[in-house]
Amino acid sequence: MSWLLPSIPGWSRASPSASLSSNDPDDLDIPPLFPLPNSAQRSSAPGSSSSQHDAGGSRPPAPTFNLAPPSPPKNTEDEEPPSELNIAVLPDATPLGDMAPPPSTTQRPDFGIQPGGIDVSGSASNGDLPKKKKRGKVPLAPGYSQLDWARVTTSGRNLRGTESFPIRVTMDELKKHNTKKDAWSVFNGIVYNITPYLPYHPGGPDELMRVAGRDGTKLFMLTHSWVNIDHMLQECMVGMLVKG
Ligand code: HEM
Repeated sequence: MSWLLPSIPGWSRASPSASLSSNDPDDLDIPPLFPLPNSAQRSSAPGSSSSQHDAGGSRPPAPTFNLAPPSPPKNTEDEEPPSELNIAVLPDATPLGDMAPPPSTTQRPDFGIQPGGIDVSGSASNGDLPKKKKRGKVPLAPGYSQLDWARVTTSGRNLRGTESFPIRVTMDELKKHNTKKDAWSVFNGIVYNITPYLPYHPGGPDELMRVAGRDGTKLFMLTHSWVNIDHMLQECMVGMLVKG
């Protein structure tokens, strides 16, 4: 690190407490000036002048921490009457004088995008949101709640319907299991016997039967990706889908 030292003006090992108020040009721990010496804030602050900051490369005076300059005294005679547009009128001399006023926020702009990111431009001229698709929950028969299903899965019953486990299932084999009494489906490459779960499915057995004998991953993910299928159908697992 010693090779760095010559490039740092005012290097010394002064104590931190001394540095807080020190004007010692050799003090390392002086915090950076805020505002920076060449900032607009500093140059516009009252009493600022380049003569205060020695241009010869020596350290400027310690900051005073008087960040906000006092407001200039109000001269009510020179004041412009309030604008009828109810927007701030900037004096010509300010750097923002040519900028257009911001759009009014009293009326909501109609960009066609509604909360939730649904694009209704062209579809709903009256600003109404499109009707949300009705949830497809079906009333289940008594004794077929999710709690009842949890009981079934922990009862020790063979819910797989196969003698060995796990087995390798080809697509041709999978296709054969497409009836309510014998329904297999694939989710994320794993084959499940979905027959035992049919009467417990909150979306109804018919919805579930749509994936019988085929890969149901896409439909499942589109319907309720948050459902933990691995856990729910753990005991119904038959095996893996294989090519062939
Ligand atoms: C075997 C795999 C599946 C399991 C374990 C399963 C499980 C569930 C569960 C736990 C719910 C209740 C979700 C909730 O209330 O948030 C549900 C609802 C539903 N499921 Fe499934 N499901 C499966 C496959 C499918 C498939 C393939 C479809 C086909 C479209 C489907 C359609 C539905 C529908 C329409 C609902 C009602 C959605 C709602 O309440 O908004 N499910 N399913």
